[in-house]
Amino acid sequence: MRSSNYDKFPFVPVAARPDACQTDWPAITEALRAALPAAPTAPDQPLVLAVECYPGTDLKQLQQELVQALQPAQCLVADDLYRSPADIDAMVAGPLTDDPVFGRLNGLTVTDFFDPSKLQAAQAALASAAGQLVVIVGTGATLVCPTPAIVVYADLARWEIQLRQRRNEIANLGSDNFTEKASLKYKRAYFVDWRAADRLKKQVLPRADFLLDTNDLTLPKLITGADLQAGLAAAVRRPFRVVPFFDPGVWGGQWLREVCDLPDGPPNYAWGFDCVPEENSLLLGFGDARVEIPSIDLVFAHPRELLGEAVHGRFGTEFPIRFDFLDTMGGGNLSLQVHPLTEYAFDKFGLAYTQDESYYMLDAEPGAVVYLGMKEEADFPEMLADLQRAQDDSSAPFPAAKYINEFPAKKHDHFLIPAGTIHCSGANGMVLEISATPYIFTFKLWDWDRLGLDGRPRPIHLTHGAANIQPDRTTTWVEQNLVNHLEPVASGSGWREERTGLHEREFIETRRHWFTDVVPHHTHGGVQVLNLVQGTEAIVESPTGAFEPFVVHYAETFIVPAAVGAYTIRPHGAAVGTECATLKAYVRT
Ligand SMILES: O=P(O)(O)OC[C@H]1O[C@](O)(CO)[C@@H](O)[C@@H]1O
Repeated sequence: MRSSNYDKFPFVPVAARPDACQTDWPAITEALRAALPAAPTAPDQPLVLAVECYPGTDLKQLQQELVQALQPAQCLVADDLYRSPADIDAMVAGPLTDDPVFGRLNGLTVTDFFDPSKLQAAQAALASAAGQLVVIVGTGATLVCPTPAIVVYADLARWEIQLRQRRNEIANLGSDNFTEKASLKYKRAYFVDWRAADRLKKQVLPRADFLLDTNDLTLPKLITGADLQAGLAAAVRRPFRVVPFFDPGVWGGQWLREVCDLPDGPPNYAWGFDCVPEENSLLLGFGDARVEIPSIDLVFAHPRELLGEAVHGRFGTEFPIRFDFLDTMGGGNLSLQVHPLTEYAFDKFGLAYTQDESYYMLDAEPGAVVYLGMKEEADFPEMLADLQRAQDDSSAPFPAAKYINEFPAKKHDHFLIPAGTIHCSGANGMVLEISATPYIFTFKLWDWDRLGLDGRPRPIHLTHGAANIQPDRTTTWVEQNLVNHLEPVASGSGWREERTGLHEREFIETRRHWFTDVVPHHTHGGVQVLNLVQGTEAIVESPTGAFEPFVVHYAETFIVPAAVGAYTIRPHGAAVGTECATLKAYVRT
């Protein structure tokens, strides 16, 4: 049994006044009252406090606290000025499509949710409150009044939103679909709500006077916009970690529970997401208080310093590298699957780049395998017919062994999975996935004749799959190109560096360093993501003292912003005298 030193709540310390963070409603509303000017700038205008809310924020609670404490002449809720749920359902139907998992990325904005006549009427009514305090809350509050006296941005982490969706506490933006299946609410948020809200956030967050964190409804937190900016500026100049989250699944295992010290409740943990900045959070530390913001805020605020010029130029404000865990230790096989080719991902889903992947084996039990590519002699049309038959006839399970290679998987093996390659991790493996960021574009081909956690079969996408599987990726090609494609690169005193991937069709380069002493690293102007894949503890340092030494533990993923430049890593604590290893990923430019 391994004892855990995995930090589940990493944070970026921010140098600020000890009382920078207000941590209850009375203190929060008092800080807002104190910040309000005595009168509006123009005498014929109201004094507006706008709370721009990320979708999923508890508006009732917010409204109640603000009204009770500030006693405004009016309190408007932006969502009341939206078009009807039926109109909005019709508006999003095109981009959402009928598919249970995939939609199409689109250009909808929060403005599109408003009913123009309701909005106009509300804005006219605002004029009648000249000289008085008006509070506006909701997604689009700053569209109702574009020039408020005070702007508060109430942000919310995507994981918290997903949990609220699962508990039927929230509906999608402008919808009343509280009880719809959680997977459908997630899909709608992914393709519509979050995209629209992020477009508005990019405009509003930089000018927000305050940031309100209501991820924990019992412990709201408020910091000033200036302190938020100080926190973001601190994060982008040093190595940091985002806050991991973990989720059970039908094939999930027990390794994450032990190594990451996760609670007993769920039967297993399948996924651990510890570097998907689109969905993870960043904790900013103000004294003892921790303010949780979506880590994508850092990408939006500092794309050039974080990503570097070339990566920002190519990917815009997206963080293109994803690290996550897939735990099947004591669990089952993932679905046999394939991801879309680049052109298919663009044409069907509007993706700018596709879901290229790789599996780095953090651990494996004897007998573990990775399914990868087709067998030399396999007949493609016959395989598709068998996949279809397996769906139609439960007495004809798909004979995977007839068509698909099974490669033994050992600790530290690296399997490369360019889109179009049929694959899945088998049972009893612990995968660190090092991949391009998209991660919901999985065409399941065969789910081993089992039901999902909700007791229903998980959606299968054979037509999409058939259009993307590359049948020429057979045994020899896969062995030569995708399995442990290792190459020594460099070495020094107490360390050596190897290239482990990814395949040339994938834009990510991965390097593994084995070390017992100090390893010199450099970002060379591009963001880097690393994981300590061997050793209990290592320390990341700046040769010039530009950032505070940063300790990482086994299996922790950390991000080194492009702006960091030179840094070193060496064994630390109990790992001194032992051989450690990091796996580093960056975008080839
Ligand atoms: O579809 P399954 O069987 O849950 O597989 C695991 C999933 O995790 C991913 O690897 C993303 O992390 C997807 O590609 C895949 O859908």
